[in-house]
Order: sequence, then C-alpha cells, then structure tokens
Amino acid sequence: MAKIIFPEDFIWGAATSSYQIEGAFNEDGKGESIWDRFSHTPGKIENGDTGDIACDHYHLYREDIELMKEIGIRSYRFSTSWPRILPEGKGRVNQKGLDFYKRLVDNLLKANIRPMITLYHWDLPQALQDKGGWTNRDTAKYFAEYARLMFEEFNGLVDLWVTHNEPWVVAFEGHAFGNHAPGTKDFKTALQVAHHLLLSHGMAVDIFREEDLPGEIGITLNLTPAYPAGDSEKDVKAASLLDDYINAWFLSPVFKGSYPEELHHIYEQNLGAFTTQPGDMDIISRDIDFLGINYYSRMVVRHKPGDNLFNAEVVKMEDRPSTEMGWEIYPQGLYDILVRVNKEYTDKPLYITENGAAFDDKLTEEGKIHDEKRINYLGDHFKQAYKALKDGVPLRGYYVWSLMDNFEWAYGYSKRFGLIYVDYENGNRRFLKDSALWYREVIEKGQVEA
Ligand SMILES: CO[C@H](O)c1c[n+]2c([nH]1)[C@H](O)[C@@H](O)[C@H](O)[C@H]2CO
Repeated sequence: MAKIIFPEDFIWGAATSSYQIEGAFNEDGKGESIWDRFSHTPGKIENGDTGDIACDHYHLYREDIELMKEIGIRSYRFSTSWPRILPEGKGRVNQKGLDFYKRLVDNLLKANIRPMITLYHWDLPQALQDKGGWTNRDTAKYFAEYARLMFEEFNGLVDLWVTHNEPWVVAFEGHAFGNHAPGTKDFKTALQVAHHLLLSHGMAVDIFREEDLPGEIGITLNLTPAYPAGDSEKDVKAASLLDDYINAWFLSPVFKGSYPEELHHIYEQNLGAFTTQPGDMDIISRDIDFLGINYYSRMVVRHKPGDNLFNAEVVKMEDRPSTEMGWEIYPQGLYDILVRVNKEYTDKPLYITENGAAFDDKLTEEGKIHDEKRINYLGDHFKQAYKALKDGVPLRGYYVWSLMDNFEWAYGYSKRFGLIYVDYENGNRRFLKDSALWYREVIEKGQVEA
C-alpha cells in the first residue's frame, strides 16, 4: 500500500466518559447515578471496584489536558455526568457541577483542543431510575431538558455534540442481560428502553435546531458487523438477524424512520409490542449532522436452532488474534462497516468516536509502557479507515478509546485501554505509553507507516 497520508484537517482525537474517569462520585453536590448504585452493589463489579475515585479526573483535569497537549490530539471526546449537573435529573441545577465542565471546556479551548461532548454515557441520575428510568417515557423528556441546559450553557464553546453513547449497550447490557446498570434482565424491557433512548435523541435534536446553535449534533452507535460462519442459507440468515439486532435496530430508526421489519415482526410475535406513540419515528429520525461509530470487532455467526429468537450463535474465533477483552482483532471490519453505513444509511459525515484495545500493559521501573500490540492494533485500524476515506466515505475524525486507562464497567480496573497508563495504586500517577508517543507522530505527520 502506498503512503498513507490523512487529510490535513482530519480530526485526531481520544475519548473518555464521565463515570469511567472522573471520580468525586459524591462531591460538590453531585447526585447519585445508577452506576454509583450498581458499582456499590456487591458482586456486580470485578474485585468490588467502583468509580468513587476512578482516575480522579475531577481534580486532575488540568494535568490531563497537559498530557493531551503532549500527545497532540486535536479533539477530546468526553461525556458530562447528568447527575453532577442535575442531581435529581431535572429541576435544580448544581452550579458547582456545571462549573467543573465550564473549567474543563475553557482549558481545552485554551489548549486548542476541540471538545466533543457526549450528553449520555450511561450514568443516569438514580432519582430518575427510581421513577422507572428509561422504561419511563418521561425520562426522554427530562433528557431533552438536560440537553437544552447544556446547549445554552456551552453555546459558542462546544460545537460537536453526541446525544447518546451506544443505546444498544444501555438497553441490552443494562436491561436484558443485567451486566450493566441498572441490572434488570428482561428482553422486552430492553426494547422499550431502546425506543425511549432513541426518542430522547430525537427530542434533543429538535431542541438543538430550535436553539439555532452553531455546530453539529449526532449520535454514537456501537456497530459490530456480523459475518456468516459458512455459506449455508441458514448461516447467512442467522448472521443477518444478529446484524439487525445490534446494528440495524438503531441505524434504521435514526436514518430511515422505521425498525427493521422482519426483526420487528419476530419481536412482536414472541414478546408482544413495546409501547410507542404516533409520531415517535418521525422524532427519532430527525436529520442529524453526523454519525459517531464505535467499532471494536466483528461477529462470526452460525445457525443454531432454538438457541434464541435468532436461531443463531456467535462463533468464538479461537485461532484468531484477540485483545484482553477476548475480542477478535479484525481491522477489515472497520472498513466494511464504514462503507456499509455510507452506502446503505447515510452520506452524512462519519466519526469513529471509539476504537481501541485492552492489552496486558506493564509499567516498567523506568516508567515506560511498551504496548507494541496497541500500536499494531491502532495502526492496522487506521489503515482501514484510510482505505474507506480513499473509497469516498466522508470520514471526518477518529477518537481512540481511550485517552487513559479507566473504569471498564463490570471489569472494573482490570482492563487497560488507555494511551496513558494510570497507576491507580500510587496516587493515580499518569504515564504516556509508547502508543501515545507513536500516536503523537501519526498526528504530527498525518501519516501511518504502510
Ligand atoms: C463492543 O464494544 C463496545 O462497542 C464498546 C466498547 N467500549 C464501549 N463500547 C464504551 O463506549 C466504553 O465506555 C468502553 O470503555 C469501551 C471499551 O469496552
């Protein structure tokens, strides 16, 4: 492959989320989130870890911005904690919480780093969960009002807005499988939650347009392309249904204004209809300015009768390289999903809002972390992104997950995704990994070694 040179204005970034890095879980008037409650529930998180302190970013944000400058990222994707700003989820504003994000954004802009704010990265105010959370349609309305507050407070300062991070994970990990907060286990509840999340997205877009704000608004979806294990009709069918379950179930409402027909029918036949109202799909499919894509790996799927509604199972790719999460390393899947989204759903700009990997990073005596595997993982995925760009996909930017090691949900601190190593046991000291130094060069040159 010839030299891989990205456009001059390509937005190289890194991403985090509030609950995973901030800590200060009950400081300066912050309200409880469902992840505070979930992580404080024995047995939910590996090693009993919580986000009480996390990376202590709430107090160390200035140092973290200095490290962002050292790496040279052009944009920083982070999420704001709804209960830090609205402790009850609605009504009273916690000014100290809002002031933290004002200081963060001011310092980012001073550092010439473009903020991308994700309004919801899973930390729902517990007070709203106590009223049904995302199963309650009112939560969509409260989310839209939280969004209005943020748009008004950061008008002219922030011009990249993501309404939701991965509604599939919120709906299914949080409400069907119980692995994430709030930890319920009912598939039909997950479908209802997914609908209300999408509705809240559309309501926030309406307010963004109403307020006539500068900038762009979009949503971030986790997209995991499914490939049939064999060329039998049954394997192809199984892969297509799982692909709809994870990808089209969200892409189709947002860009086509309807749920995937066949899967919708399967759900209704087996589970009964979830509750919608006339006009919901029009709101959900409001025109957006970009799509954020989180890509990590693919699914290889084969037919398995009676195993689930899809008669499908995901094949464990034992003989393929994988990360510490057990996810197959499959860079080609990034190219495939970028091209497919552009071809089948939208010609709007795309951002890779998350891509990265967990590896078994070790801090040496000299304060170094030789994470060769992460450099190779990122380099191979950058090449696939470049290929998609060259094939006409309007890819605008790439946010590496993650800026720093952080609280990896049910895995606690046992998985490290960061470009920056966080020494949790020793005052949360930060160390740039070799991958951060490598990324600095990629950004400086706009080039990836072929
Ligand atoms: C299949 O991976 C998901 O798309 C996904 C992976 N990840 C995510 N979503 C979340 O957005 C992050 O908060 C996680 O820390 C990150 C790493 O696990």
